[in-house]
Amino acid sequence: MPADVLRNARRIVVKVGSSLVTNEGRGLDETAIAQWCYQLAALVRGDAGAPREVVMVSSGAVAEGMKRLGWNTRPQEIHALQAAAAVGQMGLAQMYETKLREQGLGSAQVLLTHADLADRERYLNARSTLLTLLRLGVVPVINENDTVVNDEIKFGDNDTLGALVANLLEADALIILTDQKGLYTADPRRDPCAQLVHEARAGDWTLEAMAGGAGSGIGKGGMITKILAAKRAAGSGASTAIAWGREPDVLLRLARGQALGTLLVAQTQKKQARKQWMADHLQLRGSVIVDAGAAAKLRDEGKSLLPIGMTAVEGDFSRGDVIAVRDASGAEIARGLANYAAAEARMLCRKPSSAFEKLLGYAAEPEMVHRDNLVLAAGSGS
Ligand SMILES: Nc1ncnc2c1ncn2[C@@H]1O[C@H](COP(=O)(O)OP(=O)(O)O)[C@@H](O)[C@H]1O
Ligand SMILES: N[C@@H](CCC(=O)OP(=O)(O)O)C(=O)O
Repeated sequence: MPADVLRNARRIVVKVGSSLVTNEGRGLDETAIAQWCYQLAALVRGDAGAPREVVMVSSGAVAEGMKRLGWNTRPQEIHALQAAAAVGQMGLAQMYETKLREQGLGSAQVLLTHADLADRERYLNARSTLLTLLRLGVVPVINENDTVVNDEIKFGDNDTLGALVANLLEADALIILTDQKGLYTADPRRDPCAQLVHEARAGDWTLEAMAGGAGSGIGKGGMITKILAAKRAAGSGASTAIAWGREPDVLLRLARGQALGTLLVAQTQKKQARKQWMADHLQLRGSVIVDAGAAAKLRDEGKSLLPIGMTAVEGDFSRGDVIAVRDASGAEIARGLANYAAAEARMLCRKPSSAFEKLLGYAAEPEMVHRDNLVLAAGSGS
């Protein structure tokens, strides 16, 4: 069954590390990037089973920037690293844009910080934008926004970012491509007897003892960040594969269910994981009261909550906060993330989405709570 994890994955986040992207710091590896873009296009077209949605998380900005600035050694000064990232990111974006376009795919640059994803409003905005890009058939190419943060550039790694993106989009799988064949029982650069781990449970603490730091001097995280990323991705139900980025057709073969590299299998189902996440992380900030028709749509048909079915709004909440959805008697039907703040929600009660733009001065989501962000209360349906 583990092989099915990738074969059945419909939404896949692929992360590639700096050492691969920049050929160990020698400069953007055009052939390798072209190869991944070819495979991404094949995945989108459905050449490896059902069509997939793909998101690319690519490192390499600092390494490429250093090359372009003629620096041979990684500077200590944080602002110099940030400057290098800003220079290098131009090259990265340009290269992915060109190679994806050659495959007939549109691309979009998205720069994110961990703080963006911890802030509920920005979290929802990032999620809506990325989902819109996927609906448009455009491949988001994501990196850290190194200009505005410096903790990540110092310690950071894009493995964590890959996992956060997998959480954000509830991806089915995270594929981390690196310069080794997968996770070994010890760092293979140091221990020639190290054995490849083919499969394990994501979050298995014994894996952490196997991982050493980065081996290349170009990448930052090493294996430990990949193992922790797999654990984090499993929190929203995504399994992680760690594989060698230069393995021929690596993405296609993984997506066909071939055993390559290391598979770290998530133990929780996506739906269950989402419920847990909402229960653990978020406090209730308010409620909306809905009529019987809306209650039935939520309970029986698994639909989103539209403002037309809302009769009242209680409390003071912001976009991205968790609210309860209650029926006229006050019984809780569901909880979910509000797309609109309380003041706006009050204006939208009983209104069709065609009226939103006039009322608010802008047009956003037609739903008050999207069904993907909604968890039914126990005894209220599926
Ligand atoms: N147990 C392990 N198995 C495989 N690689 C390991 C292990 N422990 C440490 N490493 C090192 O991690 C490196 C990959 O991490 P890193 O250099 O950060 O790559 P990337 O840029 O792909 O994120 C490998 O080159 C290897 O030397
Ligand atoms: N965001 C930065 C640093 C990321 C980084 O070193 O990550 P990785 O190579 O994945 O361990 C960059 O693009 O250079």
